[in-house]
Amino acid sequence: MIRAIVTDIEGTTSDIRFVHNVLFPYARERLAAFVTAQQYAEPVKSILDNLRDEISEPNASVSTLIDTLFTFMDEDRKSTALKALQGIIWQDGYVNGDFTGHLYPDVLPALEKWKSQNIDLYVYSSGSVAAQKLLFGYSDEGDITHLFSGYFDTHVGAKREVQSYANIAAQTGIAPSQILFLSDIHQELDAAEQAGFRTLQLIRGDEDGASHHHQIHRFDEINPEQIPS
Ligand SMILES: CSCCC(=O)C(=O)COP(=O)(O)O
Ligand SMILES: [Mg+2]
Repeated sequence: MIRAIVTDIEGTTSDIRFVHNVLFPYARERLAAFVTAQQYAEPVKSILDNLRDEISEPNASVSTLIDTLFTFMDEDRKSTALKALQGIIWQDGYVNGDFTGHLYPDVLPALEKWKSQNIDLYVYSSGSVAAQKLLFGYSDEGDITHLFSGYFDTHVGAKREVQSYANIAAQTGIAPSQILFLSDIHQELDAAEQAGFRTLQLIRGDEDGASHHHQIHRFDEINPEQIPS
């Protein structure tokens, strides 16, 4: 029996093009000025210290850190510090109505149906928890954050590491075998599966021939009572 569903965002609930063509450029254009202006104020001051820890350069200047952040953006590095800064910068874009969080049309009806079936819903993304709440709080379909029981980001670990899913299961108090993880990336699903989760792969774009996970194209193909093994 599935008691909880944990969903990825990019490529799963939301179009990868929204993240890469709207969110990432918005943050990139503002990041240097934002970090320079906010470097002595919290939370940016602590985030920059966390970035110094990430790169093992305790004395790195702000200029070096900004260069590092641009390299990380070029590499799409899932750095916890970069993700925290992006999430703060995106807030203005959502609040000012520059964009809304993309949701595939099949997502909201399915989430509402599963919630009505007493299945707890969680999010796990490399984007910060604050960024996740913004995307679902200012989504194409309005504020849908009431549907989620919790949010997880890289503070529980990276998405391709088995321990991250063990941490999520421990924090929800639900056995891994009763949690279904939805993602478009088979390496993330591999890690979840090794932690004992059930898995389904969303194929929103290109096929993935290297995956052994059951593949679907839309959330309305998912019946939590009949998850293929
Ligand atoms: C919270 S929306 C932005 C997502 C993001 O920053 C990202 O890097 C995508 O990560 P995901 O784990 O959702 O593939
Ligand atoms: Mg994804």
